[in-house]
Amino acid sequence: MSLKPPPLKDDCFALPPGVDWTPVDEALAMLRGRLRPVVSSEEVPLMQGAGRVLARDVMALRSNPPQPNTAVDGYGFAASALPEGDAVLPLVQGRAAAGVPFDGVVPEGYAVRVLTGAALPEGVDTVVLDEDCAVNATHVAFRGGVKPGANTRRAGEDVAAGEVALAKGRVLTPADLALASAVGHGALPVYRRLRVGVLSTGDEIVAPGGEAGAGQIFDANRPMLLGVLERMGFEAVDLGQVADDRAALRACLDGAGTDVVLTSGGASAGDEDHVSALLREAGAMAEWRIALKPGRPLALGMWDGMPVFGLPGNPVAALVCTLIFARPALSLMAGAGWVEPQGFDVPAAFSKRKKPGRREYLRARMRDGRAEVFKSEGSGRISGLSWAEGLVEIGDGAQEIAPGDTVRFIPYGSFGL
Ligand SMILES: Nc1nc2c(c(=O)[nH]1)N[C@H]1C(S)=C(S)[C@@H](COP(=O)(O)OP(=O)(O)OC[C@H]3O[C@@H](n4cnc5c(N)ncnc54)[C@H](O)[C@@H]3O)O[C@H]1N2
Ligand code: MOO
Repeated sequence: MSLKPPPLKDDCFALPPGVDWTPVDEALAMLRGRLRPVVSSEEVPLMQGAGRVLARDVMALRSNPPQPNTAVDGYGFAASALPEGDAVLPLVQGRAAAGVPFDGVVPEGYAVRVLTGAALPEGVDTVVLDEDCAVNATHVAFRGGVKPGANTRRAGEDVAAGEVALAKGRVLTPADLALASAVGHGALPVYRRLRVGVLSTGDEIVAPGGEAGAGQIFDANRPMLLGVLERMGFEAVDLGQVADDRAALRACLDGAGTDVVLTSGGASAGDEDHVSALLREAGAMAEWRIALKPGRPLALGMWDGMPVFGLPGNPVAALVCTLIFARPALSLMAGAGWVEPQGFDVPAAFSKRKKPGRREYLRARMRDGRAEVFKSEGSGRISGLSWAEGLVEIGDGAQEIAPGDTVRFIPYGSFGL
């Protein structure tokens, strides 16, 4: 028998005969269509709401501002009683300060001392700035031309009572907490945080800081993925590591107690790729070969109703798959809906020629208004992930990029990092 070798391609992205690669957008659409929110809701004190997902629309219980008030320190009066040209108005006794309103009515033709944030006293609809005034014990004088309503804020001009201030599904930012408090809330309805387990697989993996023998490597993926999930607002659960052993892997998934698990390593179809083999056994939702670099093998399965993302072991591929696939999926499961990262079209500071048929993500950062990319595309070069401040996305078609050409830069921040 003669064993005939196939032609040498030395390109692990070359399409094996008869194998269809799933384009990134198609894989994303499938994922989006198959997952559902899985979290119940609860109420948290507003002060602890940052990063949580709103479980209901939040209505304004009160307007912001709640009453008409002055935006500056100065003097208030009724614009209708101003003379033509320069004004010299008699002052009433007393003043209006934030939280300490003026007690009384300001008669037409009079002015009253007002401080920033004070409710406008009855009879006042316009304020002139301190800096524009000359004042003595009894009068205030200022030039003509002050516009009616100047330097005042209308009640509800920001948000009116009864309006939706924050919509269900929103991931609460610090600014959202300011708004929710301003419109009268002290507690907020949020979803329970999605519990996401992180598991590293492989005989060669040693826990950070452990004893590594020859041929062993320290676990880079687990600390990275746990950190990524925390930053994204999920409850990250450290499931540790398991060797390339199907029974151990099975036991770990059985005992995970999480809503979803991210594993890394063993995702492709090699002799020791137990994650994909086990998920296949369990009736994998899909075992994908994605037209993506880096991050081609992605095993997706349901383990007793719990989605498992079998990420590739190479750390760069593991992170790219997490940002591109796991993040929108987890966001949907967490009640925040499907999310797409905001990218920016910027000039390239690099050259690159790319083959058609796959999407590529390059480790990148912005310098002097241009996107520069890491010196190597090696999928195990962790230092490049650390060097980078985002990714450059290069579309599925063939491309020849020269310095100055427009490319799409997605900062890590756009992925919630
Ligand atoms: N003959 C082929 N070999 C490979 C192909 C291919 O098409 N043909 N694809 C390559 C690509 S692309 C990737 S990505 C990897 C995917 O492999 P697995 O997901 O099965 O992962 P492993 O083989 O277990 O590990 C790959 C690599 O990553 C290291 N690793 C794993 N876990 C960690 C961790 N927690 N921290 C740091 N590094 C980790 C592992 O030691 C390997 O070096 O397959 C290629 N091979
Ligand atoms: O794409 Mo592998 O997924 O290069 O590291």
